[in-house]
Amino acid sequence: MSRITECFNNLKSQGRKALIPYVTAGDPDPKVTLPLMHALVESGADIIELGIPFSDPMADGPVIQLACERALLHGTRLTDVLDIVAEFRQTNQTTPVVLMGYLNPIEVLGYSVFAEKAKAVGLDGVLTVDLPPEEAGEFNQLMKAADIDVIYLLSPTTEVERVKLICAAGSGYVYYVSVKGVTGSASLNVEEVAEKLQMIRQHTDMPVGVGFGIRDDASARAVSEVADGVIVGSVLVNKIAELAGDQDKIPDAVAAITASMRQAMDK
Ligand SMILES: O=P(O)(O)OC[C@@H](O)[C@@H](O)c1c[nH]c2ccccc12
Repeated sequence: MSRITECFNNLKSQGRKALIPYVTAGDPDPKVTLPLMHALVESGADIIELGIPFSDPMADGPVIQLACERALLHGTRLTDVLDIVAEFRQTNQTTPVVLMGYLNPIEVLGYSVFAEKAKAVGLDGVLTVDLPPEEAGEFNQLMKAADIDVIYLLSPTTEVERVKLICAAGSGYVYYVSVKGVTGSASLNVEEVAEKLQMIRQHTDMPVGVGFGIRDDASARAVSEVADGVIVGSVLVNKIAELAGDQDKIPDAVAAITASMRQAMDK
């Protein structure tokens, strides 16, 4: 069983939901990412989504665009991100790590080299925003052979037929994008999300994570009541930006936000 599936199963047996923070690897400096990942786990994160910095992140709003720019300024590349995962695994063998990003850097490295390295460092999942399942045959096969889950996005506009296709192609969990638009969007409507999740659950037994627009304890809690996982990105990345000139403070300050969300979700 994959580390991701095991994580969701464990949570389910405790009646709890997954808290899944997103941070961009290498933001604002590669040295910060590892301590930040550990601090997130200590604060109650169940899975870590680690962004691969990319020059043209078209699904991202300004907050994560700037995070990519900061990370790229230090030359953080996909192989560096994989090295960070390897380092994380030296002391943490239980928390799943999902790489999150765009296909280009993976294509440049080569699918099979990526699959091999990803397995070697102990990566658990990968989500590529711009690889639709229709075109993911070879990629999926290589990831499957490497025991790495391929996570797909569903959005408010995804039609039932595509929901079926996407759920059949993915593994680990599916990521429901709560609002139309880019990351860091305005607040989400939990009732609409709940309705959509009901439809999605008719087509899959996989856990469903919800992201986009979760920005405080109240929204984290509300989403945790209807979803299996709560994905939080821009509010954390915003805090990283604020403290870019005082990097030692980043892990604790970001973990304080997730700790508070965790408490709200577990109440
Ligand atoms: O930033 P938000 O609104 O909290 O949403 C999470 C999101 O940032 C994270 O999952 C993510 C970062 N980059 C992405 C690109 C596409 C989809 C999702 C993402």
